Amino acid sequence: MSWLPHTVIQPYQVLTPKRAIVWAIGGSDSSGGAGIQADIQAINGLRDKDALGNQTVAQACTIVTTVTAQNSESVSDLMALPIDLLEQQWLQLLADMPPAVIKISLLANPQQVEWLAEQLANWPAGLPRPLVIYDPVAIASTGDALTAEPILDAVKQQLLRHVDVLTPNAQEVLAITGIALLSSHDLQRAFEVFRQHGVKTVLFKGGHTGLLMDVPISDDHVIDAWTNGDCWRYCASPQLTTEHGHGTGCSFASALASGLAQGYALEDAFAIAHAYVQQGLKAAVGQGKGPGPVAHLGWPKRWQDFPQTANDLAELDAERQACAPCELRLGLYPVVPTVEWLERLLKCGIKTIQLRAKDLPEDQAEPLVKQAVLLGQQYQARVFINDYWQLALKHNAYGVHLGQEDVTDADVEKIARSGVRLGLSTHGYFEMLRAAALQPSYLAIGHIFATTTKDMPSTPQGVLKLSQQASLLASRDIAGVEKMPTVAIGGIDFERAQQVVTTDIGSIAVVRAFTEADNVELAAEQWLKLVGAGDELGALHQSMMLQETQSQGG
Ligand SMILES: Cc1ncc(COP(=O)(O)OP(=O)(O)O)c(N)n1
Ligand SMILES: Cc1ncsc1CCOP(=O)(O)O
Ligand SMILES: [Mg+2]
Repeated sequence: MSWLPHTVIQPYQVLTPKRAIVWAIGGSDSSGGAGIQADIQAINGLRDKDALGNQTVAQACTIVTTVTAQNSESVSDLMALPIDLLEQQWLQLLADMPPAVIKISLLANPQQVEWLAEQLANWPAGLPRPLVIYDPVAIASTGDALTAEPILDAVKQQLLRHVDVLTPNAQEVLAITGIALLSSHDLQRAFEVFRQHGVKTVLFKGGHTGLLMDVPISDDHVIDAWTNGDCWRYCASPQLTTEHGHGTGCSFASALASGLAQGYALEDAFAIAHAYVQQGLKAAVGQGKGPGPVAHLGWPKRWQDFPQTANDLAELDAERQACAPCELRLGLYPVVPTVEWLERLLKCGIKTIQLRAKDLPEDQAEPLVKQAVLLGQQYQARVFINDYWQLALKHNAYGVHLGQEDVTDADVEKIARSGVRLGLSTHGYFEMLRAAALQPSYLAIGHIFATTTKDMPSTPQGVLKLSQQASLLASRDIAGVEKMPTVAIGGIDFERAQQVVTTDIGSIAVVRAFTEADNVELAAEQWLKLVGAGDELGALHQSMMLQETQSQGG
């Protein structure tokens, strides 16, 4: 039986656990650029620390299957290690350092494949089952065969059923399924074949894919694609022209393993691993006569190294108009259920606020939206309307806030054309990158801590992940795009807010901090002192609001 029997692995799931140990099972590359040597560098190197000292880090352990003699030009020899030595490595680690993730790469003969399949099938009942990633290394980038004997039959019949995430490139897809990846339809067909062998999810690496004929941007972009059979996730980046890419596949799968072991949701670990390889390829240099290795530069932090992410290939090509901008720092941002709350807090000097009156029929929502817009004009404040985007446009609200699911139904182009600002919710790296492509006015990052205000399908992100994403968004101007205002939301009380303000975040949104406050006016004063009211509203916007208020006799 494989990990998570009978369940579909969801892209937003955090799949792993308490300890961030990754076992890398594969071959030694004497040239140091690929194999176990690359695995260790990527797994251990993908680490980060925030201003408060919160750390994200993983530990690589290794089970060496094969020793290869290679340099940057060729593989001259290899030796498969005997099964009892593999077994000793396995038992030593199992006794002391059980893994969160097992990342498998080079297996040199059918005996090794069978042995490994048996270990996975008989995983000790008392230990949490690790997530299994298999990078089906078949052919070295130098073109020389890496296996001592053909292993494909054993892989198909015995190993694939234990695999949670398979990471093949196009050559490996062809070798295992017989399908050449020429269009997105072929990705789907190949997945079906893998699924028949028992693989749970597949992450197709686009590096060697070349053209998907029905996807125009695949002309000059690398597109990696993941699926669980129910849905797809894509990461796309401009194709790089470098001759140095030895170890790219190993490093990608190992960075993915490292991210998963550190508690990043699958789709987030996917985007981070993609960025890790992009930054490494940009810095790769040759040391020998042939192609040099991908560089290992630690946690990716530059906007330009991160992919455009999408849930649908059509999203990757879309031309988009940017939404109207709002100030970079939105400051304290209460999210309130009624117009009465809105007015009470505006009187306290709050300048960014949201009306979140959930699930009302349109005829009940409309008068509330109207009043909220008027109050915003009266108090010269940024009033966002949650959910009712059509009403927000009809009554010319300052802004509207939408969730991930809402974006599918809402007409984002129309919102952009209207000049009404748009805030979008996100719950991790992948969603944040996808939402940023829509060019909203701000991005909300949540939920940061556990909250009772709303049932959340995702896991609290914590301060470190918030800090990483806020800093990444703040790095956008270096990449030639405008900085994006950011908002942190979810479970933030006054004490936790002290941690949140140490990040690059421009605003803190809160519900219970006010709706459950003993003394609302005092709370507003203290919060405003800590977070501020945000940047001054743009002069043009202020005068427009004033004119409207005067013409309405306000
Ligand atoms: C500032 C801010 N961030 C996130 C949310 C959540 O919005 P959404 O995901 O649409 O969920 P609901 O609020 O509609 O339940 C928000 N409202 N404001
Ligand atoms: C609406 C919403 N979206 C993400 S978390 C959240 C609720 C935040 O409420 P609180 O500040 O009371 O935890
Ligand atoms: Mg909503």
